[in-house]
Amino acid sequence: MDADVGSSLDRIARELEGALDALVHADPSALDAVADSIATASRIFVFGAGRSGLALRMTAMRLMHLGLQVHVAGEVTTPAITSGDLLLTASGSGTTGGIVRGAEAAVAAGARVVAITTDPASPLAALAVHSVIVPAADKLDRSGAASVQYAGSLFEQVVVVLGDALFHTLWRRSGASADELWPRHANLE
Ligand SMILES: O=C([C@H](O)CO)[C@H](O)[C@H](O)COP(=O)(O)O
Repeated sequence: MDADVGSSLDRIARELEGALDALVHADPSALDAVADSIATASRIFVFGAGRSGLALRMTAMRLMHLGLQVHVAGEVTTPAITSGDLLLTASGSGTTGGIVRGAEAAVAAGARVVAITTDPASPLAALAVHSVIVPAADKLDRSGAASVQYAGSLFEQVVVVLGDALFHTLWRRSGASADELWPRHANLE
């Protein structure tokens, strides 16, 4: 099954479409609340481990293109989070130690936390003002019920696309043209 790349691509595309469709129809206002939280935060910090963190780094770049102040937790230039800031986290399991501790530290500092996770009952979701619950497998789910892909792949794909949807919404709201955003793109690459 799925032993050729075309079949695998088809499978992944169908899983992703199903997960995004479910996400949109589950609670659209919750997604807009996340966009509003990003728009109104003093600064946005993103924090995720492994592939979840890589997915959030893509979103961080786009939010920077919008002109927002964005930091990636763990980078040497990342300052302290404080009141008025937003910590945008992604953790399929919602239990990854460093991310949960980071969210606890953010809350203690007076910042707000958004959690993208598969588990509404997770410790990460409990710390968040807004949780986006992704209908996907977490990395230890071997049942194949939510996804046949390896580990948390479907979750991580959704994080990338959701990040692009948040960016797209905020960009359209801003009224800025692509040409106005483009000068912020890295010129040291
Ligand atoms: O890198 C990861 C792994 O390859 C799962 O597919 C995870 O993103 C990483 O281990 C963090 O896990 P979660 O916090 O549960 O997303």
